Amino acid sequence: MSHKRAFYRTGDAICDEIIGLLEKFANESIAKQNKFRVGVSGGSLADILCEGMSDLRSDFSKWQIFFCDERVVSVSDKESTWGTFKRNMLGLGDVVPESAFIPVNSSLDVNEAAVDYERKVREAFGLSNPEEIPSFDLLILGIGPDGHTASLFPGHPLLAEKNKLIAPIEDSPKPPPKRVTMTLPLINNAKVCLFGAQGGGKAEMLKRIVVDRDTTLPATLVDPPKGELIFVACDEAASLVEGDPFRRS
Ligand SMILES: O=C1O[C@H](COP(=O)(O)O)[C@@H](O)[C@H](O)[C@H]1O
Repeated sequence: MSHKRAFYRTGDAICDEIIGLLEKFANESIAKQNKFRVGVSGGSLADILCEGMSDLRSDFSKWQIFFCDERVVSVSDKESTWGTFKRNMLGLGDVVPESAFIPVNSSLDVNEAAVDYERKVREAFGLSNPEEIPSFDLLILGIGPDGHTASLFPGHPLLAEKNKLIAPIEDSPKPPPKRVTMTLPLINNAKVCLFGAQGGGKAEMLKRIVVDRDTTLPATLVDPPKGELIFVACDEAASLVEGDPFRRS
């Protein structure tokens, strides 16, 4: 279990809280180490980030934005997470420069795309020792209807991956089937893992993750031993969670 865990309930929407925390962690990292390395997710979280990031105040020249997972499809495909950010955020007042993003090269075969992305991650952290695992300042993660997070799915052999930081997956149960994803060793070495849950559709899974601690669910396996674990949930998503599930009695 991670030492620092927090659960925030936010009323109707999670966007303001997620953006507030993103701004806080970014500006703290920049003050401390003059850079901020964050991983973002697709699906509902990508839409929330695109909506809120223009309100965020930070020195984006110090940001490096990676992808916790990506669907290996053309950038113009609506399933592409990088494509979603490009279409919905870049150009809107040029708040975040395109150069801040480090996208997966989806023109490569899925196996090559994973190797290439792992190289980019290692390069960004200046790690020459292949044994060393980078420590992201923040990973923003979603919760799928089956408890998946990034592209780590229940019962999938990738949950046992120990060596790769970024892995290919060719049989994702949720389409599209070909994806690349951060693995648990990389995710769990982050300084902060922040889950966002918006809407009643997340209620049952959120309870199984934060109350039952159901370890068949990939999202429950995210618990950085040296980092912080934070859940931000709207009232509907948190409707099956009583009080603060992390309060020490
Ligand atoms: O396929 C994916 O699903 C999860 C959850 O998405 P959501 O729309 O149900 O919030 C997402 O976090 C992941 O990045 C994505 O590739």
